[in-house]
Amino acid sequence: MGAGKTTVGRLLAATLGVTFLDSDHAVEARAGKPVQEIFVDDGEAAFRTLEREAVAAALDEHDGVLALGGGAVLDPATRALLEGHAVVFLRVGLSDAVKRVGLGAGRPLLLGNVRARVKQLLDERTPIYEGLARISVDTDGRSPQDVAAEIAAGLDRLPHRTEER
Ligand SMILES: Nc1ncnc2c1ncn2[C@@H]1O[C@H](COP(=O)(O)OP(=O)(O)O)[C@@H](O)[C@H]1O
Ligand SMILES: O=C(O)C1=C[C@@H](OP(=O)(O)O)[C@@H](O)[C@H](O)C1
Ligand SMILES: [Mg+2]
Repeated sequence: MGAGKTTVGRLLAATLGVTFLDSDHAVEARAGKPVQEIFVDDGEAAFRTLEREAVAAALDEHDGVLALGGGAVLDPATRALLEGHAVVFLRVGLSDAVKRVGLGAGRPLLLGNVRARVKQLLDERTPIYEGLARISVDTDGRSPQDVAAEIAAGLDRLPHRTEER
């Protein structure tokens, strides 16, 4: 959360001339309500089920850039589906992440003490993100445009890019 996946993903898709999809938006379309309302009305487990289905469908049907919600890769089935894809990890430090998410509006997992929650999530998840990524980009103090440009250059250097997409 606050790494810039949604923002940078959209810019990257425009740079590459491909379509953009965000898993949170796909979940919202399925549920007919915002992520925050799904958490409140139905609970996190219901959100994760919708997320797993939305990511699986997107990986099957969508051919452009897919931005994931930060918790999507906690699901082992989702991690397995991502194998062979050009997964990009946007690295963000605690300080920049907290600045970017502000009070955490629209991000239910940050309710309460935003800084403590962001720290906990970064600590728990960073090893998973590092394990999945084919490309890692530091985002602290950098503009989304700069980050998107570095990813585009990194994709160009990946071997067998078209076959493995
Ligand atoms: N590199 C960046 N530098 C500064 N602000 C950023 C950067 N990337 C994203 N942001 C801002 O941070 C907030 C969260 O970005 P978002 O793309 O929603 O992140 P994520 O999808 O990873 O949670 C947005 O307000 C966005 O404009
Ligand atoms: O980290 C998480 O578990 C979540 C991240 C959010 O997406 P972003 O990472 O795009 O903010 C969204 O999927 C939901 O609030 C849960
Ligand atoms: Mg996002």
